[in-house]
Amino acid sequence: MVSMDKNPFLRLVDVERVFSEQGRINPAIRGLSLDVSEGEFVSLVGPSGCGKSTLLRILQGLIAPTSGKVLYRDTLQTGVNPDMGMVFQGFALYPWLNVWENVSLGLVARGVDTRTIRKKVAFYIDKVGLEGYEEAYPRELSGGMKQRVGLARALCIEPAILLMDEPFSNLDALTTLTLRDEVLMLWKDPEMSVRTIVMVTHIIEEAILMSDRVVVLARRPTHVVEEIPVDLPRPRDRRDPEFDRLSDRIFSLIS
Ligand SMILES: Nc1ncnc2c1ncn2[C@@H]1O[C@H](COP(=O)(O)OP(=O)(O)OP(=O)(O)O)[C@@H](O)[C@H]1O
Repeated sequence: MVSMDKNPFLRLVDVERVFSEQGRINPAIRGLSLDVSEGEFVSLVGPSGCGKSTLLRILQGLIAPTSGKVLYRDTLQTGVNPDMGMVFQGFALYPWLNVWENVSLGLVARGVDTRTIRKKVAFYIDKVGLEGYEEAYPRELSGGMKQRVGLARALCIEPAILLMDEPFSNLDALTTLTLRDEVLMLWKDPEMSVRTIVMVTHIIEEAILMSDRVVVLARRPTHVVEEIPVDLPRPRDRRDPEFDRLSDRIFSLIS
């Protein structure tokens, strides 16, 4: 079932995206419609290679849909949405820049003045617990610290929406647990601009632990198979019987 709000915050309408590969036309996404409300944490799960990352790129405006449309605050999105920050699976840090410089990148690109950059970079480095590491280079950091840099860089531009593409899948189990909690804390932190999060994950447990709604995507060409609200109280308990019920349901839809 696909729910449609009257005044959606973020809306995809009948989105199709086709790629041409070795002279062949291959649809990656077809007939995908989805609403995201302001303040929501939505997870996208689906089979490997179904088009989850492509969907995030379409949401951000990095690539255009072949047909269909993306609406943000009731306005047709035609280019990159400046209200969105992205966190990547592989961190996407520049190895020749230190932590401070990596975090400041988005602000520099937007032509923000040096004083404001200094203030904001210090604030967000502090928020993600990287104070003292400003001069360190990515090669000197653990995976968890690299992803903290990725988070600070995304938050620094003060977006309304945070997009995360498998943000924890390159991290060890303990770091993943810590960072998941920290992302949830940042989401609820009144000092943060981000109110809405859309996360791609292939870990069903992660989707249920973190989100308000899990959107299950079909195999390529992908579309929404089902939207599953997660009404469990927070912080979520993996041992809650409802957790297993949701997990089984999502698993059966994907496999
Ligand atoms: N720039 C491109 N050119 C051609 N094909 C592409 C391009 N980007 C993505 N595709 C194809 O579109 C499909 C969806 O890719 P995408 O990376 O969005 O899937 P995914 O669900 O994020 O994958 P994974 O689960 O492996 O992370 C794949 O078959 C991929 O080969």
